[in-house]
Amino acid sequence: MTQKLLAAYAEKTSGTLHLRQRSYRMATSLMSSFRYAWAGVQYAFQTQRNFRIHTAIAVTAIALGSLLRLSPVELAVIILTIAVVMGLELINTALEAVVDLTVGKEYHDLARIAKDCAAGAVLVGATAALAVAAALILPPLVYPVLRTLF
Ligand SMILES: Nc1ncnc2c1ncn2[C@@H]1O[C@H](COP(=O)(O)OP(=O)(O)OP(=O)(O)O)[C@@H](O)[C@H]1O
Repeated sequence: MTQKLLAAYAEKTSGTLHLRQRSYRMATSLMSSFRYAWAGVQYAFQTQRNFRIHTAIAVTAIALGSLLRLSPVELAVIILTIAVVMGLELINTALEAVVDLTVGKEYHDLARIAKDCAAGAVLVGATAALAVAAALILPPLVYPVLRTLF
């Protein structure tokens, strides 16, 4: 089916072969797509310390949010923020792999820029996530303590 679609696409684009024809393997079903995607998440969890830290913070934030009875919208914002940060970390991991695949152990300014920018994207996302946590989780966590003290 996929091959037929690619052939149709190649025909439409005046015979130019779709670049994915060069892929070693392609997901042939929705289930296999999910399997490969899950393998990527597992790889990131097993190999990336930052991804494990994000996972631990995510579990803590969701648990705290539920315990503090945050509104559904507030919980949704927290979950969305977590998804953005973890998604960026996965993209960062993918980009590192592609850069390493391309330049190997060689030093290259463009490799440095690509890796630094990808890491920067995670940093921006994680900083925003901290701000979201501070705005939504800190007040209901701290106010009761302050009320008992003063
Ligand atoms: N081939 C390379 N050429 C030039 N600089 C490189 C190269 N590989 C890595 N670097 C530099 O070393 C830094 C660390 O590389 P690494 O592969 O650990 O990426 P990272 O994004 O910092 O990793 P992580 O996100 O897992 O902490 C990069 O941000 C980049 O500045």
